[in-house]
Amino acid sequence: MLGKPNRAGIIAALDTPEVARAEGWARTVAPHVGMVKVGLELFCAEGGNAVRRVAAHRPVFLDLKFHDIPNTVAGAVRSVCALRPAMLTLHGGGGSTMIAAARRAAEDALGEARPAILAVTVLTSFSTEGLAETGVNGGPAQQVLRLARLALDAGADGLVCSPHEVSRLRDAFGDGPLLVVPGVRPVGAERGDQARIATPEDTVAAGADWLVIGRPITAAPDPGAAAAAIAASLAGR
Ligand SMILES: O=C(O)c1cc(=O)[nH]c(=O)n1[C@@H]1O[C@H](COP(=O)(O)O)[C@@H](O)[C@H]1O
Repeated sequence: MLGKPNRAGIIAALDTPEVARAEGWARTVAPHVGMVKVGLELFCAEGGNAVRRVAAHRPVFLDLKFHDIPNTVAGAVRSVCALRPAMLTLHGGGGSTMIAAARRAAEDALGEARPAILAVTVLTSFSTEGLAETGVNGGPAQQVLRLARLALDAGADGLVCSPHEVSRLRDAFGDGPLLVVPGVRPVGAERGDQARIATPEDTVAAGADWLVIGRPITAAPDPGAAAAAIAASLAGR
């Protein structure tokens, strides 16, 4: 399994249905990022082919956010292990039995070469009000901590959370868990549909291992230059 990075790194989210475009982005940003992310948009359009193509440039974070009964998620994990992703996601809300089944499936498939299993806590697009609409009261921070404990106890290697919860998770769980953090916006970048955001510098200062950054890179006129500028802003941190 991929270890923790020595310094916080960038993961470029390749959100497009076109594999040629995704591969072009991967090639351009590769000198400035540690990983590339294949998510639902690209995987639903291109499947494993997309993973194989972009993996030629950087290790792949396969973000399909599994959330189903334990047997089905275990089967999905076995299937995607054939693609050798460095990390994969499932929803913490799927519960401890599901998470433990995913971890076992990854170990059975690849042993020590297995992907890191990351539990998504509360999506970064949720505000307190949006979360309450789903029946979860008390705000994102409380729910993130609850799901984090459940997921780590069940065998997850790390968590996906917003920049707002990073320092609280470090206080609660120490340096061990991988913290992978989307909702990152350089000063002046469009927020888009993200609710809980912070700058790359503040997110790293809070204790993130990986920053997941999509549109601030891929919607820029020059994605390579945008990735380079973010990487430069983090140099020495
Ligand atoms: O699991 C994720 O990566 C994820 C979790 C989450 O809570 N919020 C979130 O934005 N993401 C992903 O992170 C990326 C963020 O993209 P941008 O908002 O364009 O920077 C997208 O690919 C999302 O699917």
